[in-house]
Amino acid sequence: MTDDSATPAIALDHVSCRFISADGKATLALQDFSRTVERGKFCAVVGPTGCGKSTTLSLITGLLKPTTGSVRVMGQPVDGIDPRIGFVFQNDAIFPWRNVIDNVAAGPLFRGREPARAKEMAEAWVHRVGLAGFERHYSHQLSGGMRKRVSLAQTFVNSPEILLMDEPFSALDMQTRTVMQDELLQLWAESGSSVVFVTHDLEEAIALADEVIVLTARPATVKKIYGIELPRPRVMPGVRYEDKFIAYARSIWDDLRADAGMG
Ligand SMILES: Nc1ncnc2c1ncn2[C@@H]1O[C@H](COP(=O)(O)OP(=O)(O)OP(=O)(O)O)[C@@H](O)[C@H]1O
Repeated sequence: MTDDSATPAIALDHVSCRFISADGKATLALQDFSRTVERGKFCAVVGPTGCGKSTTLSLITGLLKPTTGSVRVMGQPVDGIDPRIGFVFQNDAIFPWRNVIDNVAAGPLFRGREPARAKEMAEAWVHRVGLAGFERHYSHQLSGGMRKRVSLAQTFVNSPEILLMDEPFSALDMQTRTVMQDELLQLWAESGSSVVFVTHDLEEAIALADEVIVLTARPATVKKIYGIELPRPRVMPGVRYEDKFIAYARSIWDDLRADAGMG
């Protein structure tokens, strides 16, 4: 395995992905898709509904294999589930029969940590995400925002080098969502991980990312890439009122509108 820090965290090279349904119908989700994500970068992906955003994440995780082209993680071809990759999806992956600590400790245990050490790590992360006092609570006793905090602790406790997020905050109310975005930026800044963050919310994409990749309608190709030159640390929601932010939002919205046939 290469340790060359110049190697991109993720590299998709001329990737296409075709699905064949049970009735023999073919759907081309991605076509000639090429993009790299540099190490430590926060990359957001936006695009019309159904264009292939989640498919892109599945290719990086190894859940799907490209029909043509190659997908590499840290310079190596993707081959099955990679323990260096962490995920946060829209739906929480919290076991309802386990309390908060045991949910967070599950990852380190699975990775071979001693039970006492796994619990210690879980406790530290539960505190870190602001859930001190809720260690023995179960999923149904937590709010949506608290469950999302558990998801972040479950992910970051494993020190992922790559973090894939698929609309992680879309089910939250606006206020909780803003708080969670702030929280995520702080965790990411401390972790040094590379992030691919899929969202329908282009303002969320601009507020969080170093780079916003705008995809075309299906089959998805890269339509445009925006380097987001807003200083860090960024604080929500203030960053959204900056002139530069508004200019990015206007431009990306125009790109998306053209592809959604509204232009
Ligand atoms: N396993 C599958 N079998 C057949 N078709 C699939 C499969 N997975 C995805 N697709 C199709 O591929 C296309 C891209 O799906 P994908 O979920 O990647 O889009 P998306 O951009 O994430 O969508 P959304 O914005 O609605 O979340 C869609 O037309 C979808 O129906």
